[in-house]
Amino acid sequence: MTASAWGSLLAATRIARDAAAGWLVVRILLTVATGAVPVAAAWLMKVVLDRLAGGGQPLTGPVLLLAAAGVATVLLPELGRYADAELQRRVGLTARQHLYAAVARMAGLRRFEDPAFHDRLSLAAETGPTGPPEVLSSSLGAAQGLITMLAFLTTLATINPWMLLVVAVAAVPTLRAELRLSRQRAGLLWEQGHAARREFFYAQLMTSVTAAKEVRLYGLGGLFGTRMLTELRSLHAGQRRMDRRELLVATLQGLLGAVVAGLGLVWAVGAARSGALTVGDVTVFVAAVAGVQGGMSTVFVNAGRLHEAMLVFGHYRFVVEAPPDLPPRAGQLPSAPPLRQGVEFDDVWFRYDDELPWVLRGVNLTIPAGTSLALVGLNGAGKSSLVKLLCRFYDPDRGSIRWDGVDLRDLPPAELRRRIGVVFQDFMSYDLSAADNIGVGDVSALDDLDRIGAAARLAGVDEVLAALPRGYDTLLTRVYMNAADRDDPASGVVLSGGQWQRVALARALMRDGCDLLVLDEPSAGLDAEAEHEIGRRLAEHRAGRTSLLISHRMNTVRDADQIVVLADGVVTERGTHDELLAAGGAYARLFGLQAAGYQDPQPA
Ligand SMILES: Nc1ncnc2c1ncn2[C@@H]1O[C@H](COP(=O)(O)OP(=O)(O)OP(=O)(O)O)[C@@H](O)[C@H]1O
Repeated sequence: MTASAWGSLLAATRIARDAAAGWLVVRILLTVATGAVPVAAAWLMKVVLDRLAGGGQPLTGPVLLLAAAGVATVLLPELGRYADAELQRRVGLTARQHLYAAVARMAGLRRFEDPAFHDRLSLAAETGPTGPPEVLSSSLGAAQGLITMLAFLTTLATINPWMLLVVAVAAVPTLRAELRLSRQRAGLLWEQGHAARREFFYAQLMTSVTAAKEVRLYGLGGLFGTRMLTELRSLHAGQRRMDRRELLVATLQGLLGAVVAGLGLVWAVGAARSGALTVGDVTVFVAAVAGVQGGMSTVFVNAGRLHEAMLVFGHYRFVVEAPPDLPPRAGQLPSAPPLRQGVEFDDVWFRYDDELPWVLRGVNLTIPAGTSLALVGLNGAGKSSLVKLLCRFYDPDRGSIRWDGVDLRDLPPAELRRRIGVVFQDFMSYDLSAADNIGVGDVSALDDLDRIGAAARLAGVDEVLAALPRGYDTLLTRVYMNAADRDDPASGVVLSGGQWQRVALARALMRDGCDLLVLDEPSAGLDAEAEHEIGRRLAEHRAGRTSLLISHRMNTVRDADQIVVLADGVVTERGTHDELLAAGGAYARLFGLQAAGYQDPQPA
């Protein structure tokens, strides 16, 4: 085994020790017993047969022991299976816990957006938690086979050392073939990872509610179906090749085993005839040859399983053992102070990857505490990226962002985020109740229906939610409906896009006391009336508070204390609505375009 394989085995054992030390010990004891009992049974059988043939010696003891060995042979594997299943469940639970704790510890977004890391993360999430228990289970399975094999080999050595040599020589090609097979199996698993995920992706697309509209409108079912089947066929072709190799190896292995066993039997019968072996010796010899072969095959099967489990576990370890993505700097403050002066972007440069173009190229911007700032700019100007930097999902490549003069890198991300309420442009619609969908904005107030109601009122969605069949307890999804409540309309509802937008706004407003409210396109899905009404309420709410508003709807930004235009990665204009109109720059042009769009064309 390589160093990394030992590392995986040690890591899996550590998880098992923490998760279920008692069951681990039970499983190890059962492994040893299950491996040793067939050998004990063979020797007892020899004793019984020899005493029967010889006569005179007491038989009761060996017969009773033989019967006990028979019972143990039946019971031990069953107990082993039970212990294994329990160990797998417990270790799997702890492994899952460690995996998701590690995912939650990733404070930034870079890892999630790095394709190589994300690939590993998806694999770890899909199959990773089964890695540690599987590593243990297959190692113990292999150990059990090894114990049986070694014990029978010793037996063979005592009866006929030459036979030991024959069995050992016959095992060499099998061992080599099995090792090769196991490497090929592991390689196939890795090679097919991408194809398997693409196949899963197409299959999901064709059954997803979200994609159903476009799939039908554009008639994509056939295209995606064909692509899915192509992926599946290529997966099958690889598996078929592997199965054929395995069949060939198993057949050759079986034939070789039969030849060795046959030769052994011929020799043993001859030796018994000549009086060199007793009848008992022949029995134990035949059992030993079969036992060595059986043990060897158990070792090989489990070694193959172990190889696959190690591969899966490798992805798991890669994620769980990854260093922090936003490591704390020396002298980091324990918490983020309340915002008294403001937030300052100082020559901030940022790009998503070294290979990608710069998104921000030296942004200088101040959001003074207690004021509202609106950020406008064309699509792709970098407005949402700026918000993500403000939440410290990424660190700037150059320059700094300061919270009351403290660099964000000197604040714990979770503490900083506690002080910020955000409606993201691509907000989440959770398959949860209406109350939960709003309450998750402040988990400590998840059960505070008064605060949830107040946030919903401010976001203009209270009436809609209160009128739902089960009010705020109504599920905002129909995905959980089962056969029993399929006819009950109260069990789940589907909201409109604009209603969801208001729910997301209410979620951010749950952080009523937060120091900074960020609204990224909060009115994108709202009708004109709602936009006006909610805009007015939000303006009142934001008065005297620190807020950042991003919007393409110029009428919603005009009342901000300061408006900033972002273009080509830098701030190109700043001022009040009137100042920017008077300046006649990009803002004035955008405002003019939108205003003109609402007016009838002048008759010629
Ligand atoms: N996760 C990402 N990875 C790589 N590039 C990204 C990512 N997110 C955004 N970009 C790129 O960064 C640039 C700025 O995007 P951003 O979303 O910040 O613009 P925006 O001003 O908010 O645009 P819009 O008005 O369309 O919402 C775009 O060119 C976009 O393609």
